[in-house]
Amino acid sequence: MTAREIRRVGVVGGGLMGGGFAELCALRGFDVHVVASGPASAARDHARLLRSLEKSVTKQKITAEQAAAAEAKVSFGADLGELADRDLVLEAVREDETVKTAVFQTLDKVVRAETAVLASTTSAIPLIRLAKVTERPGRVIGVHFFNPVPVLPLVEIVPALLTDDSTVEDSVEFVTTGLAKEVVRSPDRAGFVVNALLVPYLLSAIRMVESGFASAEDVDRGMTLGCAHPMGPLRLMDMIGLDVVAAVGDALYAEYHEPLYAPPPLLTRMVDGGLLGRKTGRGFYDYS
Ligand SMILES: CCCCCCCC(=O)CC(=O)SCCNC(=O)CCNC(=O)[C@H](O)C(C)(C)COP(=O)(O)OP(=O)(O)OC[C@H]1O[C@@H](n2cnc3c(N)ncnc32)[C@H](O)[C@@H]1OP(=O)(O)O
Ligand SMILES: NC(=O)C1=CN([C@@H]2O[C@H](COP(=O)(O)OP(=O)(O)OC[C@H]3O[C@@H](n4cnc5c(N)ncnc54)[C@H](O)[C@@H]3O)[C@@H](O)[C@H]2O)C=CC1
Repeated sequence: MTAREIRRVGVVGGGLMGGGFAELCALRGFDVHVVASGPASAARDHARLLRSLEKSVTKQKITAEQAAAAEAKVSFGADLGELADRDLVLEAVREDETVKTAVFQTLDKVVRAETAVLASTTSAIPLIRLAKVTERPGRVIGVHFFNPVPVLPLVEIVPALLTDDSTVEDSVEFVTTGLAKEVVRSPDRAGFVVNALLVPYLLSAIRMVESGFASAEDVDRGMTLGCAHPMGPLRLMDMIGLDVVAAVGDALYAEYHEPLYAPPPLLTRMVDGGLLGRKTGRGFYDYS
């Protein structure tokens, strides 16, 4: 069986991941519609996409014509009903199971084609729980991108227990041929392959800072200069968003009961205090 063609793509949530995905799809020539949580968010997401395309033109990564063509491919709205004609929808709202299941229930009602792929870029929520709130669990799958989406080449493909083989095939074809990314397949276990390894490392870095063992700067210098990582763990978490880091740590701890996955108190307090990293201007570092 050959993969079904995906031409019209939908995105729910135009934040860090959804926005990056929309930009990538548009640059690769797909028709993209992004649904935000409200009109004000949609306007912000649209403005961010334009800034990002402009930056790519200034850096001579793309031409002004390519940026204009990509811009013309993307539209923004605030109603999930606008995704009715999509061949694939990527859910990229915040890492909260209640919010995500509500989105999947609505997508199941509004996305017309029974053959459309309903995908989530969740980092750690079991895909089976999102699949089970729909009437078409066979078409639900995890398509987990890495941040920044336009830059990092990996996508984890995560079929749930009830995902059809054709859904896996369609998703792999879209990601590899359509978006020119590399795929790693993972079972539906919290953290998949990469985060199951990354989370203990990142949370251990917080514990080092929390206990006074080393400063954030020294931990980051150690890993960039000593291990050639592109950025240290504290700066990376500021980029990911500390709310996402805490939610993913919680999900892994709930699944495995392994203390290395448990969010340290400093992380929880920072999230309580709105110190979420780059997106709020302050995390382990100050961005104001
Ligand atoms: C408990 C933990 C739980 C975690 C759970 C949530 C997380 C997940 O589920 C999965 C994840 O995504 S984990 C995070 C994975 N990401 C990384 O590890 C990023 C590591 N850092 C980097 O790759 C570079 O520092 C980076 C590319 C960011 C920046 O590179 P540089 O420092 O060299 O800076 P630039 O020279 O400005 O950029 C290099 C090239 O990348 C382009 N770029 C950067 N940011 C971009 C963005 N946001 N969108 C589009 N393009 C972007 C930049 O333009 C440049 O390209 P060239 O000009 O062609 O070189
Ligand atoms: N931040 C990261 O580095 C990575 C995050 N992820 C996953 O991607 C997902 C999104 O994360 P981020 O982009 O970081 O979050 P974010 O907070 O940057 O973006 C979430 C967006 O969804 C919007 N939103 C919330 N509820 C909505 C609704 N009901 N309808 C429409 N839009 C809604 C918010 O307004 C926001 O713009 C999460 O599941 C996260 O685990 C996956 C890989 C990396």
